[in-house]
Amino acid sequence: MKTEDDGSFKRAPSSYRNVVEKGGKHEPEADRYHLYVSYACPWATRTLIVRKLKGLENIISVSVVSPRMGERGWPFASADPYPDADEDPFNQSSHVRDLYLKVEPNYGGRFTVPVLWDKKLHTIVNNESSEIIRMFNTAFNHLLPEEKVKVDLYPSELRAEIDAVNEWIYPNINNGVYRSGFATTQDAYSKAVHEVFEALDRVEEILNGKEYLVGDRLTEADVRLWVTLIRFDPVYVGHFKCNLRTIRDGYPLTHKYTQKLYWNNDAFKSSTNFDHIKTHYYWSHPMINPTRVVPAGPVPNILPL
Ligand SMILES: N[C@@H](CCC(=O)N[C@@H](CS)C(=O)NCC(=O)O)C(=O)O
Repeated sequence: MKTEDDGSFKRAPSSYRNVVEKGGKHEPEADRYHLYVSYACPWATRTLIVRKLKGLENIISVSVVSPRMGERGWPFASADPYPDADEDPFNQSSHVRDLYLKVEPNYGGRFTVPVLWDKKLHTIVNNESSEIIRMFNTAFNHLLPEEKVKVDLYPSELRAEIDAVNEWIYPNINNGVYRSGFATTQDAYSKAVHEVFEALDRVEEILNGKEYLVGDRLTEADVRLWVTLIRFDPVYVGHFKCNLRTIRDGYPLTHKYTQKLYWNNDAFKSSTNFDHIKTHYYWSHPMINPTRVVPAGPVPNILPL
């Protein structure tokens, strides 16, 4: 993890930006694509949630990496056995980096998850979660039952509003917590942490009298926000120093929204593994937590409704 000269953290853009589409290089077909994810990673969790919401479990297979991201990056279970972590069934990689280097031996970017892998062409289609979830939303519809085709997380009439919400939630909340946690100067931290909480205040206002962020239905804007909210009290409050308030004590409406999606919608609950989440963050950033000790609380990780 590198920071800028002023101590602030900037996330590098993703490298693979191809699409699954009819008539394209990557045709939408059953059992052709594989998703490499970490349960710890909020960006990867977006793709897991949308895969479930769209009923793509039998169409797109998944492997989960081990949560302890060390010097060689994300390991598979073959390199670092861990409960609920998998080996790589298609490439027998020991680490996620091996996938990238298999495709491009001189690859110079970051070895990130999620990775959408094409099993037929043996290559990476895309490693940008915001684009992967858009593909999952529509590209495989011809293979799905009517009730799953109808699940539309980016409906045309709400697109402008969804884009507008994503535009400030991404820098100030999703990536804002990282900007707070990875800052290496007081100024960079102060700026980032206040931006996180101002944006959370704004979310709390939006949820006043409303069930979802945009319109009156679940959209990708909710998926994108929620992956950060569910990690907030267990990890970001402590590890990333986002401790002006907790969600459970400081944001009653946002808290209820987080709980309801977790407890009432299995796509959210089954994509969440608090052990992987907590172990990953507290173990993988020794510059922030050199002892790698994982704290016990909060208990519980998410309160019952
Ligand atoms: N823009 C990417 C970001 C993915 C990302 O940063 N993933 C992190 C884990 S949360 C990662 O794999 N980091 C490994 C590294 O930077 O070496 C996306 O949204 O898909």
